Amino acid sequence: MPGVRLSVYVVAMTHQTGPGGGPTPDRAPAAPSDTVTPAPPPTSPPDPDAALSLRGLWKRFGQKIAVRALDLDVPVGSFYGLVGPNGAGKTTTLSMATGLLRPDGGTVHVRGTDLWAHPDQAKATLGILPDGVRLFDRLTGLQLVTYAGLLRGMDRDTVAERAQSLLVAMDLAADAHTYVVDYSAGMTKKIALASAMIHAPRTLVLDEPFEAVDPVSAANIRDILADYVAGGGTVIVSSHVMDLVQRMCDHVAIVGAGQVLAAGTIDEVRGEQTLEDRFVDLVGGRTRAEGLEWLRTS
Ligand SMILES: Nc1ncnc2c1ncn2[C@@H]1O[C@H](COP(=O)(O)OP(=O)(O)OP(=O)(O)O)[C@@H](O)[C@H]1O
Repeated sequence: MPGVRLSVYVVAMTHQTGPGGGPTPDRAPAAPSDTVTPAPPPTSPPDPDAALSLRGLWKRFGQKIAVRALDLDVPVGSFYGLVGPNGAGKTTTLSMATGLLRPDGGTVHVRGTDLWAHPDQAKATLGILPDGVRLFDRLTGLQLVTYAGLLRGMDRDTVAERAQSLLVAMDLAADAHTYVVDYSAGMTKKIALASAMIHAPRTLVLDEPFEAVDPVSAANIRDILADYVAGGGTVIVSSHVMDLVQRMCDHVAIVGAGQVLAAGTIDEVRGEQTLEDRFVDLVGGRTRAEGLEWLRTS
Protein backbone atom coordinates (compact mmCIF):
# COMPACT_ATOMS: atom_id res chain seq x y z
CA MET A 1 0.00 0.00 0.00
CA PRO A 2 1.60 3.33 -0.99
CA GLY A 3 2.72 5.58 1.78
CA VAL A 4 2.37 2.96 4.48
CA ARG A 5 5.58 1.87 6.08
CA LEU A 6 5.40 -1.52 7.67
CA SER A 7 7.89 -2.02 10.41
CA VAL A 8 10.99 -3.94 9.40
CA TYR A 9 12.63 -4.30 12.75
CA VAL A 10 12.33 -7.55 14.62
CA VAL A 11 15.30 -7.44 16.90
CA ALA A 12 16.52 -8.56 20.25
CA MET A 13 16.86 -6.39 23.34
CA THR A 14 19.33 -3.57 23.40
CA HIS A 15 20.76 -1.16 25.87
CA GLN A 16 22.65 1.99 25.05
CA THR A 17 23.56 5.06 26.97
CA GLY A 18 21.63 8.23 26.23
CA PRO A 19 22.75 10.67 23.56
CA GLY A 20 24.51 12.67 26.21
CA GLY A 21 26.27 9.53 27.41
CA GLY A 22 24.70 9.81 30.85
CA PRO A 23 22.72 7.27 32.79
CA THR A 24 19.04 6.89 32.00
CA PRO A 25 16.39 7.39 34.69
CA ASP A 26 15.18 3.78 34.45
CA ARG A 27 13.53 2.19 37.42
CA ALA A 28 15.23 -1.16 37.08
CA PRO A 29 18.91 -1.80 36.41
CA ALA A 30 19.92 -2.51 32.83
CA ALA A 31 21.03 -5.94 31.70
CA PRO A 32 24.80 -6.41 31.21
CA SER A 33 25.86 -5.11 27.83
CA ASP A 34 27.22 -8.50 26.64
CA THR A 35 23.72 -9.96 26.65
CA VAL A 36 22.22 -7.46 24.28
CA THR A 37 22.09 -6.80 20.57
CA PRO A 38 22.78 -3.26 19.32
CA ALA A 39 20.01 -1.34 17.62
CA PRO A 40 20.00 -1.29 13.83
CA PRO A 41 21.23 1.96 12.30
CA PRO A 42 18.58 4.50 11.34
CA THR A 43 17.08 3.68 7.95
CA SER A 44 17.30 7.26 6.68
CA PRO A 45 18.54 10.61 7.94
CA PRO A 46 16.07 12.74 9.90
CA ASP A 47 13.78 14.91 7.81
CA PRO A 48 14.91 18.52 8.45
CA ASP A 49 11.57 19.88 7.24
CA ALA A 50 9.40 17.73 9.48
CA ALA A 51 7.75 19.18 12.56
CA LEU A 52 9.08 16.13 14.35
CA SER A 53 11.47 13.51 13.00
CA LEU A 54 12.31 10.48 15.11
CA ARG A 55 15.01 8.03 14.10
CA GLY A 56 15.91 4.76 15.75
CA LEU A 57 14.43 5.68 19.13
CA TRP A 58 15.01 3.12 21.85
CA LYS A 59 13.97 2.93 25.45
CA ARG A 60 14.07 0.06 27.86
CA PHE A 61 13.03 -0.16 31.47
CA GLY A 62 14.97 -3.03 33.01
CA GLN A 63 14.14 -6.05 30.87
CA LYS A 64 11.19 -4.34 29.21
CA ILE A 65 11.83 -2.71 25.84
CA ALA A 66 9.22 0.03 25.69
CA VAL A 67 10.32 1.56 22.38
CA ARG A 68 12.48 -0.21 19.81
CA ALA A 69 14.07 1.46 16.80
CA LEU A 70 11.13 3.72 16.22
CA ASP A 71 11.15 6.01 13.17
CA LEU A 72 8.48 8.62 12.56
CA ASP A 73 8.13 11.81 10.50
CA VAL A 74 5.38 14.27 11.35
CA PRO A 75 4.83 16.76 8.51
CA VAL A 76 4.49 20.45 9.36
CA GLY A 77 0.83 21.47 9.43
CA SER A 78 -0.49 17.97 10.02
CA PHE A 79 -2.93 16.78 12.63
CA TYR A 80 -1.14 13.57 13.54
CA GLY A 81 -2.68 10.78 15.60
CA LEU A 82 -0.58 8.24 17.46
CA VAL A 83 -2.59 5.16 18.33
CA GLY A 84 -1.71 1.84 19.89
CA PRO A 85 -2.86 -0.61 22.53
CA ASN A 86 -2.12 -0.15 26.23
CA GLY A 87 1.59 -0.44 26.84
CA ALA A 88 2.50 0.02 23.15
CA GLY A 89 5.01 2.75 23.95
CA LYS A 90 3.10 5.90 22.99
CA THR A 91 3.76 7.84 26.20
CA THR A 92 7.38 6.72 26.27
CA THR A 93 7.83 7.84 22.66
CA LEU A 94 6.19 11.22 23.21
CA SER A 95 8.18 11.74 26.42
CA MET A 96 11.43 11.15 24.54
CA ALA A 97 10.24 13.30 21.63
CA THR A 98 9.59 16.27 23.90
CA GLY A 99 12.64 16.15 26.14
CA LEU A 100 10.99 14.65 29.21
CA LEU A 101 12.71 11.27 29.03
CA ARG A 102 16.19 10.64 27.74
CA PRO A 103 16.29 7.96 25.02
CA ASP A 104 18.67 5.03 25.30
CA GLY A 105 19.37 5.52 21.60
CA GLY A 106 18.19 7.30 18.50
CA THR A 107 17.53 10.93 17.65
CA VAL A 108 14.74 13.50 17.92
CA HIS A 109 14.68 16.45 15.53
CA VAL A 110 12.20 19.30 15.81
CA ARG A 111 12.15 21.17 12.49
CA GLY A 112 15.74 20.17 11.95
CA THR A 113 16.97 20.97 15.46
CA ASP A 114 18.37 18.06 17.45
CA LEU A 115 16.23 18.23 20.59
CA TRP A 116 18.61 16.41 22.88
CA ALA A 117 21.62 18.41 21.64
CA HIS A 118 19.85 21.80 21.72
CA PRO A 119 16.92 21.34 24.11
CA ASP A 120 16.23 25.03 24.80
CA GLN A 121 15.98 25.89 21.12
CA ALA A 122 13.84 22.89 20.23
CA LYS A 123 11.55 23.03 23.27
CA ALA A 124 10.78 26.71 22.76
CA THR A 125 8.72 25.74 19.72
CA LEU A 126 6.82 22.94 21.47
CA GLY A 127 3.71 22.94 23.61
CA ILE A 128 3.44 19.78 25.66
CA LEU A 129 0.57 18.07 27.42
CA PRO A 130 2.22 15.13 29.17
CA ASP A 131 0.23 12.23 30.54
CA GLY A 132 0.42 11.63 34.26
CA VAL A 133 2.90 14.40 35.08
CA ARG A 134 1.94 16.35 38.18
CA LEU A 135 1.04 19.99 37.85
CA PHE A 136 1.68 22.73 40.38
CA ASP A 137 -1.78 22.08 41.73
CA ARG A 138 -1.58 24.44 44.69
CA LEU A 139 -1.96 27.28 42.20
CA THR A 140 -5.32 28.40 40.89
CA GLY A 141 -6.14 27.71 37.25
CA LEU A 142 -5.38 31.30 36.31
CA GLN A 143 -2.12 31.28 38.26
CA LEU A 144 -1.01 28.06 36.61
CA VAL A 145 -1.59 29.31 33.07
CA THR A 146 0.01 32.64 33.95
CA TYR A 147 2.99 30.87 35.45
CA ALA A 148 3.39 28.78 32.28
CA GLY A 149 3.46 31.94 30.17
CA LEU A 150 5.96 33.71 32.42
CA LEU A 151 8.20 30.64 32.43
CA ARG A 152 8.20 30.86 28.64
CA GLY A 153 9.58 34.40 28.92
CA MET A 154 6.43 36.21 27.81
CA ASP A 155 5.57 39.71 29.02
CA ARG A 156 2.90 40.02 31.73
CA ASP A 157 0.33 41.90 29.64
CA THR A 158 0.34 39.33 26.86
CA VAL A 159 0.21 36.51 29.39
CA ALA A 160 -2.79 38.10 31.16
CA GLU A 161 -4.65 38.62 27.90
CA ARG A 162 -4.02 35.12 26.56
CA ALA A 163 -4.70 33.45 29.91
CA GLN A 164 -8.19 34.98 29.99
CA SER A 165 -8.91 33.91 26.41
CA LEU A 166 -7.71 30.38 27.08
CA LEU A 167 -9.77 30.05 30.25
CA VAL A 168 -12.87 31.13 28.34
CA ALA A 169 -12.09 28.79 25.44
CA MET A 170 -11.66 25.87 27.86
CA ASP A 171 -14.87 26.78 29.72
CA LEU A 172 -12.87 27.35 32.90
CA ALA A 173 -13.46 31.08 33.40
CA ALA A 174 -15.80 30.46 36.33
CA ASP A 175 -13.12 28.35 38.01
CA ALA A 176 -10.19 30.64 37.27
CA HIS A 177 -9.62 31.22 40.99
CA THR A 178 -10.16 27.61 42.09
CA TYR A 179 -7.06 25.68 43.09
CA VAL A 180 -6.08 23.12 40.47
CA VAL A 181 -5.93 20.46 43.18
CA ASP A 182 -9.70 20.92 43.47
CA TYR A 183 -10.32 20.56 39.72
CA SER A 184 -11.92 17.42 38.30
CA ALA A 185 -9.80 15.18 36.04
CA GLY A 186 -11.28 16.76 32.91
CA MET A 187 -10.78 20.31 34.21
CA THR A 188 -7.19 19.45 35.07
CA LYS A 189 -6.64 18.17 31.54
CA LYS A 190 -8.04 21.40 30.12
CA ILE A 191 -5.97 23.71 32.30
CA ALA A 192 -2.85 21.71 31.40
CA LEU A 193 -3.75 22.11 27.74
CA ALA A 194 -4.20 25.87 28.20
CA SER A 195 -0.76 25.99 29.85
CA ALA A 196 0.72 24.14 26.86
CA MET A 197 -0.75 26.66 24.40
CA ILE A 198 -0.10 30.01 26.04
CA HIS A 199 3.18 30.70 24.21
CA ALA A 200 1.59 29.91 20.81
CA PRO A 201 3.96 27.03 20.05
CA ARG A 202 4.49 25.87 16.48
CA THR A 203 3.86 22.25 17.46
CA LEU A 204 1.58 20.81 20.11
CA VAL A 205 2.33 17.35 21.49
CA LEU A 206 -0.67 16.11 23.42
CA ASP A 207 -0.76 12.80 25.25
CA GLU A 208 -4.38 11.67 25.64
CA PRO A 209 -5.84 15.21 25.63
CA PHE A 210 -9.46 14.01 25.63
CA GLU A 211 -9.21 11.53 28.48
CA ALA A 212 -11.83 12.40 31.12
CA VAL A 213 -12.95 15.47 29.18
CA ASP A 214 -16.73 15.82 28.70
CA PRO A 215 -18.12 15.68 25.12
CA VAL A 216 -18.91 19.40 24.88
CA SER A 217 -15.46 20.42 26.10
CA ALA A 218 -13.90 17.80 23.82
CA ALA A 219 -15.73 19.28 20.83
CA ASN A 220 -14.54 22.77 21.83
CA ILE A 221 -10.97 21.55 22.17
CA ARG A 222 -11.21 19.82 18.78
CA ASP A 223 -12.33 23.13 17.24
CA ILE A 224 -9.46 24.99 18.89
CA LEU A 225 -6.97 22.40 17.62
CA ALA A 226 -8.48 22.39 14.11
CA ASP A 227 -8.16 26.21 13.98
CA TYR A 228 -4.61 25.94 15.21
CA VAL A 229 -3.74 23.48 12.43
CA ALA A 230 -5.56 25.62 9.85
CA GLY A 231 -3.31 28.49 10.99
CA GLY A 232 -0.17 26.48 10.25
CA GLY A 233 0.37 24.72 13.57
CA THR A 234 1.11 21.02 13.92
CA VAL A 235 -0.68 18.77 16.41
CA ILE A 236 0.51 15.35 17.51
CA VAL A 237 -2.02 13.60 19.65
CA SER A 238 -2.07 10.16 21.22
CA SER A 239 -5.43 8.54 21.72
CA HIS A 240 -7.17 5.21 22.14
CA VAL A 241 -10.32 6.46 20.51
CA MET A 242 -10.01 5.30 16.92
CA ASP A 243 -13.19 6.98 15.76
CA LEU A 244 -11.99 10.30 17.12
CA VAL A 245 -8.62 9.98 15.42
CA GLN A 246 -10.24 9.01 12.14
CA ARG A 247 -12.49 12.08 12.23
CA MET A 248 -10.02 14.57 13.65
CA CYS A 249 -6.58 13.71 12.29
CA ASP A 250 -5.23 13.74 8.74
CA HIS A 251 -2.28 11.43 9.53
CA VAL A 252 -1.91 8.48 11.85
CA ALA A 253 0.75 6.10 13.10
CA ILE A 254 -0.23 2.78 14.61
CA VAL A 255 2.26 1.75 17.28
CA GLY A 256 2.55 -1.76 18.66
CA ALA A 257 5.20 -3.24 20.94
CA GLY A 258 7.32 -0.10 20.71
CA GLN A 259 7.41 0.06 16.91
CA VAL A 260 5.55 1.89 14.17
CA LEU A 261 3.48 -0.76 12.42
CA ALA A 262 1.93 1.59 9.86
CA ALA A 263 2.09 5.34 9.24
CA GLY A 264 0.78 7.77 6.70
CA THR A 265 -2.37 9.66 5.89
CA ILE A 266 -5.51 8.23 7.45
CA ASP A 267 -6.65 6.90 4.06
CA GLU A 268 -3.29 5.30 3.34
CA VAL A 269 -3.22 3.52 6.67
CA ARG A 270 -6.81 2.30 6.79
CA GLY A 271 -7.15 1.41 3.10
CA GLU A 272 -10.62 -0.03 2.51
CA GLN A 273 -11.16 -0.71 6.22
CA THR A 274 -12.14 1.45 9.15
CA LEU A 275 -9.17 2.62 11.13
CA GLU A 276 -10.33 0.49 14.03
CA ASP A 277 -10.40 -2.70 11.91
CA ARG A 278 -6.99 -1.91 10.50
CA PHE A 279 -5.72 -1.29 14.00
CA VAL A 280 -7.02 -4.64 15.26
CA ASP A 281 -5.57 -6.41 12.20
CA LEU A 282 -2.14 -4.93 12.89
CA VAL A 283 -1.91 -5.18 16.65
CA GLY A 284 -4.09 -8.27 17.21
CA GLY A 285 -4.94 -9.00 20.81
CA ARG A 286 -8.68 -9.70 20.48
CA THR A 287 -9.50 -12.40 23.04
CA ARG A 288 -12.60 -14.40 23.85
CA ALA A 289 -13.76 -13.97 27.42
CA GLU A 290 -13.42 -17.53 28.66
CA GLY A 291 -13.46 -18.63 32.26
CA LEU A 292 -15.76 -15.77 33.24
CA GLU A 293 -18.98 -17.79 33.23
CA TRP A 294 -19.31 -16.96 36.93
CA LEU A 295 -20.02 -13.37 35.94
CA ARG A 296 -23.31 -14.35 34.31
CA THR A 297 -26.15 -13.53 36.61
CA SER A 298 -28.83 -15.58 34.86
N1 LIG B 1 9.00 4.27 34.17
C1 LIG B 1 8.77 3.03 33.76
N2 LIG B 1 9.32 1.97 34.38
C2 LIG B 1 9.11 0.71 33.95
N3 LIG B 1 8.37 0.40 32.88
C3 LIG B 1 7.79 1.41 32.23
C4 LIG B 1 7.94 2.76 32.63
N4 LIG B 1 7.27 3.54 31.76
C5 LIG B 1 6.69 2.71 30.88
N5 LIG B 1 7.01 1.44 31.15
C6 LIG B 1 6.60 0.26 30.38
O1 LIG B 1 6.87 0.54 29.02
C7 LIG B 1 5.83 0.03 28.19
C8 LIG B 1 5.27 1.18 27.37
O2 LIG B 1 4.58 2.06 28.26
P1 LIG B 1 3.87 3.39 27.74
O3 LIG B 1 3.34 4.08 28.92
O4 LIG B 1 4.81 4.13 26.86
O5 LIG B 1 2.70 2.79 26.83
P2 LIG B 1 1.42 3.52 26.23
O6 LIG B 1 1.33 3.09 24.79
O7 LIG B 1 1.48 4.96 26.48
O8 LIG B 1 0.26 2.83 27.07
P3 LIG B 1 -1.20 3.35 27.49
O9 LIG B 1 -1.98 3.44 26.22
O10 LIG B 1 -1.71 2.28 28.38
O11 LIG B 1 -1.04 4.68 28.17
C9 LIG B 1 4.82 -0.62 29.14
O12 LIG B 1 5.07 -2.01 29.17
C10 LIG B 1 5.12 0.00 30.48
O13 LIG B 1 4.83 -0.90 31.52
